[in-house]
Amino acid sequence: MWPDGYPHFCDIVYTLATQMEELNKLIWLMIIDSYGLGEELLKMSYKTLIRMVKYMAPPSGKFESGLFPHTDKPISTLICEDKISGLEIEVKDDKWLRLSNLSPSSFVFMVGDPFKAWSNGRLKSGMHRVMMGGDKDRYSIAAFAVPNKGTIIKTTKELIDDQHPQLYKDFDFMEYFLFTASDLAKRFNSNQQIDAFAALSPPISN
Ligand SMILES: O=C(O)CCC(=O)C(=O)O
Ligand SMILES: [Fe+2]
Repeated sequence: MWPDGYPHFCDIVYTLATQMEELNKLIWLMIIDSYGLGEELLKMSYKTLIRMVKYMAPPSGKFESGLFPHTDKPISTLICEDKISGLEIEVKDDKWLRLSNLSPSSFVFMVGDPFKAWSNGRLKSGMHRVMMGGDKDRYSIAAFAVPNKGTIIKTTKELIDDQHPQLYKDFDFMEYFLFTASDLAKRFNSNQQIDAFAALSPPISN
């Protein structure tokens, strides 16, 4: 396991990754349960990818972008940060809420675009970004739930009814993932890409 020759570090990262995967799964179950649905509805094979990022402090007195505004493309993401805040969530058009003073044991759960489609648009995949101010570097660890090749994202039938017509067609996760990296997708804001790729027009009532 990377990095070779640092077994203690590897053990810690492996334990953290496993626990973040467990926590992510637990949150999925809580969401499914809150809709009165059974856990089999979100059974899929996926991998948890861990990304550790160091965001450099900006030049003195500057407030700079560390990560551009986006919605996440995996099913969901769990983020933890090390004391220095910077993560911001868009609460309204161009109004950003900074998540500050998170306790060291806090995790932020982000709904990704495919989860939004799975929930027939009831869960929102929020725009978020990282803005850096102050004189300290920021470290964060993100755990992304990425479905395995061949996974088809289907809207849950139980979440489709007369008041909630089906918004998205079934789609192959990997095709969507590749689409988001294409030139065509760059014409859209990150939060519009799922609609550009998979929205049914008009929505289909059951
Ligand atoms: O580092 C963070 O706090 C956010 C990371 C993030 O949003 C991402 O990698 O998609
Ligand atoms: Fe993100």
